[in-house]
Amino acid sequence: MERYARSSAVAVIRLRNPPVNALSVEVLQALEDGLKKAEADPSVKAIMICGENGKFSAGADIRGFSTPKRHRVALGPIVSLIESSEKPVVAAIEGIALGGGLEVALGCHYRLAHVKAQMGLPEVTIGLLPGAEGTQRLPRLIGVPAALDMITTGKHIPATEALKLGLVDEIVEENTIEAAIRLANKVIGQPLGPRRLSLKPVPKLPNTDAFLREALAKVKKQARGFLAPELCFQAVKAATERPFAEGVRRERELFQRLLSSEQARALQYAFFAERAVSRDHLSLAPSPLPGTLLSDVYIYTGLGTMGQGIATSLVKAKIPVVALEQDLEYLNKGRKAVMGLLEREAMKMEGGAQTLDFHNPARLQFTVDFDLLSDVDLVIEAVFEDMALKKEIFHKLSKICKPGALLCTNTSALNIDEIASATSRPQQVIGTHFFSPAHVMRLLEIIYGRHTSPTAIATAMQLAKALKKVGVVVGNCFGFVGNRMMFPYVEQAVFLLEEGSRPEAVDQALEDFGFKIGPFRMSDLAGLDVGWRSRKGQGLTGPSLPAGTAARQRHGQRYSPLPDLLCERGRFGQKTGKGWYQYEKAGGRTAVPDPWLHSFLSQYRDSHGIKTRYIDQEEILERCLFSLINEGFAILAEGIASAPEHLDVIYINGYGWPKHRGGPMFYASTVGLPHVLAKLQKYSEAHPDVPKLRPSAFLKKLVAAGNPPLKEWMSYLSRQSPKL
Ligand SMILES: CCCCCCCCCCCCC[C@H](O)CC(=O)SCCNC(=O)CCNC(=O)[C@H](O)C(C)(C)COP(=O)(O)OP(=O)(O)OC[C@H]1O[C@@H](n2cnc3c(N)ncnc32)[C@H](O)[C@@H]1OP(=O)(O)O
Ligand SMILES: NC(=O)c1ccc[n+]([C@@H]2O[C@H](COP(=O)([O-])OP(=O)(O)OC[C@H]3O[C@@H](n4cnc5c(N)ncnc54)[C@H](O)[C@@H]3O)[C@@H](O)[C@H]2O)c1
Repeated sequence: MERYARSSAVAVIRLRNPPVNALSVEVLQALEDGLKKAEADPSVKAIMICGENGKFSAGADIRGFSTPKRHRVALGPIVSLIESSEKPVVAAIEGIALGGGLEVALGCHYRLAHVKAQMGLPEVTIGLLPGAEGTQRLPRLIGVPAALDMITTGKHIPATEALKLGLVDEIVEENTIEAAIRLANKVIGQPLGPRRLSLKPVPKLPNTDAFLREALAKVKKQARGFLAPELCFQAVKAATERPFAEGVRRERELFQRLLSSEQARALQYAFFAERAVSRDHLSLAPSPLPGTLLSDVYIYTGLGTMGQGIATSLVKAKIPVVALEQDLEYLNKGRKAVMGLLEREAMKMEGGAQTLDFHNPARLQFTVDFDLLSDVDLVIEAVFEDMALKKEIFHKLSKICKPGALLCTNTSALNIDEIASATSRPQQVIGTHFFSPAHVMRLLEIIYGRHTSPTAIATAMQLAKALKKVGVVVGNCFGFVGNRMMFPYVEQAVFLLEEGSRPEAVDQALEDFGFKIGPFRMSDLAGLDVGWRSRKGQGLTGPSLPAGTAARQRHGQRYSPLPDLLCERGRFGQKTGKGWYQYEKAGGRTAVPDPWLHSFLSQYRDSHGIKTRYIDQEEILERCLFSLINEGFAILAEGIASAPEHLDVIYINGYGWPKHRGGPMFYASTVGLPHVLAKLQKYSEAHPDVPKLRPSAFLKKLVAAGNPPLKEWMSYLSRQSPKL
């Protein structure tokens, strides 16, 4: 506790725990001590709580949830202590007030926020619920619908919205602390009863039951096996049904259930994994970084599906863009699409189109003139996935671009070294693999080649940060990390169809597991022709396939021609209205099981002498997921990625892996490596011609070492890439 000024009647309690003033056991103890001291001091007439360094608090220290001493201090009773104070307590909210931080503010009698502050109860995103009486106070303050929305989604809201909701009493543009002191002085002596949220009734709705029924249905639909949102709902519901103290008891019960859940552990692991992955590689940055990423001009080539999203993403980050296409027809098509995307993005933002200023040619220009690239600092190439074309473009870029310019390729699988070989500056060539839609998806897979410099890697990481994406640095191999792990997963999905399953059964199993979309619906969405072109390029199908090649064998391994057969029949997925499913029309979105496909599969099995069998959900999950995980172990052993956390961050942010399962490698650690190994051995014996089911040597080594925790896996490998 300190005084604002020597003779001030306002005691100041400052939450201090850099960088985000997380509420550790020590901070909580200090808060309690400060409150008691202020309460006991007759010269103190009011109290102001604020945070150090312009941040109120990011809430409870998440690391504390997994430490044994966690039960010694509780935040709820401290919030109650604040509220029951006989002296007015004012929260001065700067920067952030999240989770337990906001709950502390809810205990205060008055809340004043800086206009740029953000508030929220994001506990649900780490598998928890607000456990310091927030689920009981917030509905009393802002009503059930708004409270339910904040608590079940975990979204952060800006101060302006908080003011509209009644979450804060006042917002200020200048010095928040001084304004809070003024407010504290003003309210000295005023009655506190009406300011104590625990004493207020929950505002009534015209039809609470119907509202809650609908809200629960919505929460359940979105949660897909994720427990926290539903328990958040139950806690808020308790506020509508019970007196405050009983509601708090219910909140505590539900909080404890979540605290000990595997899902909370997975989400908290994912929270720290994401931050560690970004930190690792940013530390490679030389000081100062080359270029000032936000003010220099960036350009990219190709305004197709990916280029459109990449351009949108750059403009949104206020990075000037020059967009190049091969001819005017493509350029005009691309321009129209980008403008449409930007209009839509601007509508979601405060300030709209003016904020993005994308009609300004200094921010975004379109051209077919390659020479305009001579002065740019960074190029992102996103032309067709064709090695000859990429090499031709990189050769040209190498000649035209200024010496320091970084040359990035958005290839999804091709060899970075081969692309770099077409330039005179391979140290400045790097893969920046965006995910579709590029202005939405958070992942940026950053692939370094043999000659890529640490500066280039650090700059690409900086770019990811500027675009508010998660950059993950990986080594160069076919498909890199994400797609390479995806190949065996998709391969198993198709093999399962050959053996007797249906697309809808496979998709259902994986969607029930928590994937946003199953492999067949995904394939229909992305277009079956994309993979077909790639397989033709690899000589696996099409005219370059040697005559007499067995239909279901390539290079001595099992191969399924099913996707090729669909493409030969013009079934490219949503774009043609038919693929693994049928759609209402070409470009339709609603996948409906297709009787034609079912009978096609039967005929296919008959013609290849395959006996149809029933395949249960367990087998679908094990074969798809464990083959993907197995590839992950091979990737780690080869030094393509530096830790299992990197693979998990890639899968959560780029492939729709359910975050509450922590990513594929974390998931493997939770089911146990011996179990994964035993299943792979079983399936590999049943399918000896499928190499991707053969357990990786690294997995076997870890099992032999006694199934060590994920954090220790990498210590069982001797070789690590010098660049990771
Ligand atoms: C209370 C004592 C502990 C044990 C007692 C258990 C008994 C039960 C008590 C029940 C009480 C329940 C209280 C409450 O309801 C529960 C909670 O409050 S849970 C926490 C809720 N808060 C969040 O989820 C916020 C998470 N953080 C963020 O969203 C972001 O970090 C940010 C705050 C918006 C800042 O974003 P950025 O500026 O981008 O910065 P970084 O994300 O890179 O973060 C910087 C740095 O800070 C670390 N960090 C951030 N938040 C926390 C946190 N809440 N606890 C611990 N550490 C945090 C982050 O990891 C970074 O560090 P690095 O990983 O890089 O070392
Ligand atoms: N589509 C995806 O989901 C996805 C995801 C990640 C990565 N990628 C990769 O991104 C790249 C682009 O894929 P896409 O799906 O956007 O392709 P696309 O076919 O939609 O677009 C490619 C664009 O490149 C343009 N182009 C071709 N030659 C050019 C040249 N010489 N100069 C300038 N522009 C030229 C074409 O006109 C076209 O607009 C590929 O390497 C692909 O593998 C695609």
